[in-house]
Amino acid sequence: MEILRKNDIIELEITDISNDGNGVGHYNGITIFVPAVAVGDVISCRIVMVKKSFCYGRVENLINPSEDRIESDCPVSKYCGGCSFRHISYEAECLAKDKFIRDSFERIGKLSPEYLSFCGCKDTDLYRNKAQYPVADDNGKAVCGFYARRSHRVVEYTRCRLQPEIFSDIVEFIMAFVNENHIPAYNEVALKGLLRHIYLRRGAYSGQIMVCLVVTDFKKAKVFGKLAVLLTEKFNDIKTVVLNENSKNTNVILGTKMKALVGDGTITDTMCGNTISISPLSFYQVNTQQAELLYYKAAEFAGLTPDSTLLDLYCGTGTIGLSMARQVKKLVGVEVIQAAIDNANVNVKTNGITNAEFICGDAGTVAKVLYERGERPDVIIADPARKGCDRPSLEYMAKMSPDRIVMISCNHTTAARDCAILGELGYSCDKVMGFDLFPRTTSVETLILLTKKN
Ligand SMILES: C[S@@+](CC[C@H](N)C(=O)[O-])C[C@H]1O[C@@H](n2cnc3c(N)ncnc32)[C@H](O)[C@@H]1O
Repeated sequence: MEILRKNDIIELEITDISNDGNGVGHYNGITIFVPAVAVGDVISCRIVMVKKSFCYGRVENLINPSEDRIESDCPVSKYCGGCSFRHISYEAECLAKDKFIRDSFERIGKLSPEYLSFCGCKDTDLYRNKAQYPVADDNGKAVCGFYARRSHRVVEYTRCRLQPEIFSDIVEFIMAFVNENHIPAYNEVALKGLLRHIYLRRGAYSGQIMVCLVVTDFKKAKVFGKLAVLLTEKFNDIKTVVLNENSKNTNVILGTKMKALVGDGTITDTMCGNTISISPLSFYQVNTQQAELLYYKAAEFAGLTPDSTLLDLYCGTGTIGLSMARQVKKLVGVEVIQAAIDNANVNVKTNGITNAEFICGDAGTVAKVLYERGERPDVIIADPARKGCDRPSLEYMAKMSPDRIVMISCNHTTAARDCAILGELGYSCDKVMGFDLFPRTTSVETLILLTKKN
């Protein structure tokens, strides 16, 4: 077998796209991953990194472009780590994402469910209700934008096509204030400076905006009181301005301490007809309209009746359970973040729902408590974070013996693993459907129906 070396140039046909958005080609039995290519491209490829069983390459020359290719409509998509799919048609992107999901269920889960048609998104731009902009020091000037691909170098650019245009105006206003007042940006190498991130949220229906400034030290952040007032004077839709303190040397954006400068630290939005209160620390799907389609389909999978009891594990602010509460006898939600549970308890009252209980705690630990107190839900919804469910959660879900488990996951690889474990615990993986909540990026949501085996 011919061995490839760094800087070798080879002709390569791209035959697939991997989960992380890289194109895949094969050369004499060696797999080669290449960024920013399309299935069907024939390229002249420079080998840039040689690993034991695969290589990384980059396009030296496009010999024969794929029919999936389109012209990127973003001036920074080549450098930004956000969009991996601006150079291919949205149809090709949906096909790739659907294949990611099927591959995970077949290869990792060894499962053969029925695959329902992939649900693409009507709007592929301006769909996000949330943005987090890193702030950095650039030779004494505070700059704000996005991290360059696979790095923590901040590129100054705020006009992201995925986010509402008003976000750029707000960020530019904040950065002008920061530089006029010589507020030091955080330097993550020297571990110095004050302002780390600007984090914005906007209710897709309500239009209400939350501004959250992540700082290293509340005590040094008094100047932001003046900024908060100026922001609300300039932008009518800003309902709350909050500080978040994060003094740790970490990639995690938010710390745990919050301080409201304007408003009560929350905004409200509508999700599936319910009014939802949202705090900075609470999870809330970034693409509201597409999340609604996902949750409505989840309700269909759940097959609820007026006698059903429903357990919503990893419930966040309660959005999913509350969207189904009126169809069931009883709803129990479980979530580990107290701020999200506080929101859920407000949401229950605001929406006049009287049959719901929300519990703050780890899903597995609370599932065990619920099992021991004799709870036997008819349906369990599980919508875990990227790492999926842990073993105790899956075991106690199965022990409670629901007729149906509806899983929602933003990580099809851990979802496939968890469905395989649930298979060992007596559940068959019947239906799988992909939902694109994140056009132009590699992320995708998966909805799964598992039913109790006879
Ligand atoms: C993908 S979000 C889903 C939230 C909610 N279902 C929604 O759609 O808005 C996952 C949620 O799981 C919560 N979470 C993470 N680890 C947890 C754990 N061990 N136990 C309970 N909840 C957890 C997170 O805080 C987050 O709110």
